[in-house]
Amino acid sequence: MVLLGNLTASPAAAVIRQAQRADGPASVLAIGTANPANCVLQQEYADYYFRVINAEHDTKLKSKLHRICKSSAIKKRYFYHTDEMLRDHPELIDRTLPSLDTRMGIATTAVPELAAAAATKAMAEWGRPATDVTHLIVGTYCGAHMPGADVRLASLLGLAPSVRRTMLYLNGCNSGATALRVAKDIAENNRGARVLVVCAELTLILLRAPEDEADKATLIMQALFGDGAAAVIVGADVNRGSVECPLFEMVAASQAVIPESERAAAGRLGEDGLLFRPAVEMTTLIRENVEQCLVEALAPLGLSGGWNRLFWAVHPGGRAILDGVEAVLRLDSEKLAASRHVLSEYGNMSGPTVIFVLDEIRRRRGELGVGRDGLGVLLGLGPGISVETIVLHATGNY
Ligand SMILES: CC(C)(COP(=O)(O)OP(=O)(O)OC[C@H]1O[C@@H](n2cnc3c(N)ncnc32)[C@H](O)[C@@H]1OP(=O)(O)O)[C@@H](O)C(=O)NCCC(=O)NCCSC(=O)CC(=O)O
Repeated sequence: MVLLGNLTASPAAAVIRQAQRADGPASVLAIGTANPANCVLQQEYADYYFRVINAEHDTKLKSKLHRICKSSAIKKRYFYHTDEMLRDHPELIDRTLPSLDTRMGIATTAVPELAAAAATKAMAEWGRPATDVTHLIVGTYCGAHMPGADVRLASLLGLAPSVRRTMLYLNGCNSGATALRVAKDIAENNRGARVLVVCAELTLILLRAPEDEADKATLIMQALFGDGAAAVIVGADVNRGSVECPLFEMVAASQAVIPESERAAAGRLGEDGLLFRPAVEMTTLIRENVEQCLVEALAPLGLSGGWNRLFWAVHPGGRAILDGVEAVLRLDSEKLAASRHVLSEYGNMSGPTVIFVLDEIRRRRGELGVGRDGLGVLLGLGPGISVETIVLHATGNY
């Protein structure tokens, strides 16, 4: 018997526990992304939106939305909802009518299908059979079903019935980073684990008309958010000669909440769908606190300061958020090029967005400021205000 303080552990138990752990760090082994087919150009969005909400006469609000769209640094966004769907379901637009059932009904199949499209691409790149996935983590703000989107997704992908599932509902825009942090812990604590992480979001759950003339928060949401899904395979201890190829080693992961910021990004699911309102102060709170959060996460690793030595995959919550992070960390302009590119091409897709950014970084490694030591930070931001920090090492295997 081995005495550990007042605990007693048998050597046999210690050996069994040790044998369950991976030797190496978790790594990102493959990435896949997907978007629905319906694409709306940002310069046409104000016309599109006021047409589908039957408010073309409201020229004052329409020109305000047009101005916000123009300064959003977004070129286009993708949506699952179509004109026909909105015509068939006036309750999706008229905020006096209950619409949760309609939104949830559509999400029941649409979310797992979009998730499956991204996951199929990640699994094709990974190169191993679907039944080798041991764990599944699914994140979405679009719905709250039992059983969850994870069960339907596992069936669409042909995962084994023994796959160990974790569902993350309503985590908001940090859900991509949160899911990756949980996947890292699973992969490092379960030898041989291969974790499929999938985040899928549809703005159908939060589409609505403005409440009144003063409702700028609704306009901001409608101007920024888009639909998309992203998937990652995470695993440790890749065998020599295996088809698997580590893209990024996951060096460390942490989460912090900005003090007294609870109301800055608040949402709730109600009869009228998901009402989410990022406050005007959200941008300022992030700008004033993000460096301290990063110092606390990175200093114990000997990595704080000198932010330009690192590459950056920052959640592009909005143009002003990226501007604030860039300014406060004094980042060279190319450091947030991947985040700005994803914002421009897809808008803010919530949880999946930061995974799209990671995908962009591995595609354009040379241009995007991945330094010689290959270290970087994936920064997730969401309600809380939560700051998720994952330190990555780009392996160069692309
Ligand atoms: C939307 C913008 C591109 C617009 O930029 P502009 O330069 O045009 O102008 P601006 O910032 O002055 O905003 C235009 C008008 O909208 C108002 N306004 C801005 N943000 C607002 C908000 N959150 N709620 C209510 N009103 C808001 C301004 O006061 C102004 O009003 P007036 O015209 O009357 O003066 C930028 O503000 C931006 O990127 N903001 C950050 C968006 C954000 O919070 N993203 C986080 C989403 S949540 C997320 O990613 C994570 C999560 O929490 O899950």
